[in-house]
Amino acid sequence: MVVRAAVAGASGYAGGELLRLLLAHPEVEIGVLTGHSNAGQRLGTLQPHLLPLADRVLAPTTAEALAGHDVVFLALPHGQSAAVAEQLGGEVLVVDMGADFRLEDAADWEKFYGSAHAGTWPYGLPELPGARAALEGSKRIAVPGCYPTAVSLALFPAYAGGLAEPEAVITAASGTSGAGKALKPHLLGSEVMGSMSPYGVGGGHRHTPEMIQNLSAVAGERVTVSFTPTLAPMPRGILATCSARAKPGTTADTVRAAYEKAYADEPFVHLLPEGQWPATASVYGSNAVQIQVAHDGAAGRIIAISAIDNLTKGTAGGAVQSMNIALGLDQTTGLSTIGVAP
Ligand SMILES: NC(=O)C1=CN([C@@H]2O[C@H](COP(=O)(O)OP(=O)(O)OC[C@H]3O[C@@H](n4cnc5c(N)ncnc54)[C@H](OP(=O)(O)O)[C@@H]3O)[C@@H](O)[C@H]2O)C=CC1
Ligand SMILES: CC(=O)N[C@@H](CCC(=O)OP(=O)(O)O)C(=O)O
Repeated sequence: MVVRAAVAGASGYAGGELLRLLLAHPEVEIGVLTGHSNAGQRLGTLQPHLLPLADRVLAPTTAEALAGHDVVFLALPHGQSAAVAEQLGGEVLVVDMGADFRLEDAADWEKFYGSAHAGTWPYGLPELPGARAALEGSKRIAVPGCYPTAVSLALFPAYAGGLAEPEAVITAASGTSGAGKALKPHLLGSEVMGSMSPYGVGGGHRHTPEMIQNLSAVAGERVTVSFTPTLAPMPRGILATCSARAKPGTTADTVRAAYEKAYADEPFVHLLPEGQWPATASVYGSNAVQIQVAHDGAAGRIIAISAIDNLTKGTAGGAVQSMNIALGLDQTTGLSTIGVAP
């Protein structure tokens, strides 16, 4: 199979990571690459690590430029995907790495993103119950946000196993690439290096409704989520520490069994041996997810911790995995679970 893929937003962090993965994908031929303010530039000046594509010149992001491909990836800021996607034909597989089509509830979208809701596409987190079947053969995919990926994978087995009360408390630390490439004063090296700081505290982060959507669907009841993100002085990685009150009768053994059942056949999710804890360094540049879970009997809580690379499993790797499923390829094609150390 030769899959011709175009990438809109090739100058950004998510687009760059996607191209790194697509270069190693045996079935993909890389077609048109587009940018916005950088249209007309050589990719080599913007993504110098992508040597084989250095002489490619970015086209402007228009439906005309993106036409004629089997797959179009949209790695654009929130709210920019819908207008492009609606001009692409129904026969083209469109994979949106932005947020435009992730949420089912239009009111949630309007509250957190402040614009009209564009719609809902099959959700690109294949490990969630029911998600893989919806992706098979689909021509539209909404790639999850990076925090919801880490949090949903850490917690859904506790809800699938009926072990957790419908209230989750989450803190997650993210590397700075999660905020994209555009210049932001709070992301200057001198502000970030040697410091950790929270943001979006008190229910204000736009990924909160996405986490609620995912966990509530598994739990079969509305799960409340108190989410506190923090910025960590590292380029990549998310470490999510998630906890929920345990239902009566829950034990360390029932918790372990629920997680072993959920992840027995998932090639990207490593439920670590007991006593070993997830670390962002272990999944750097890989599509792997590390998970560990504990039952804190004294506090009556389940604690689940996950580590992902926000740019790989948290966006570009998740996009390729879901594309593979949609096209009928093995989900692991072109993706690695091998990290970079030290
Ligand atoms: N970074 C991450 O960890 C994750 C990112 N994502 C999502 O991926 C998408 C891209 O994010 P990221 O790569 O981090 O962001 P960047 O800021 O690094 O890149 C944004 C890209 O979009 C282009 N762009 C900017 N403004 C417009 C516009 N008005 N119309 C069309 N294109 C535009 C830019 O082009 P140019 O540079 O030429 O102006 C650039 O290619 C976002 O929706 C983000 O939510 C999802 C999960 C994780
Ligand atoms: C560190 C940092 O700023 N992270 C980003 C999350 C990026 C991401 O995955 O989200 P979207 O795809 O929804 O943009 C943030 O908190 O806004």
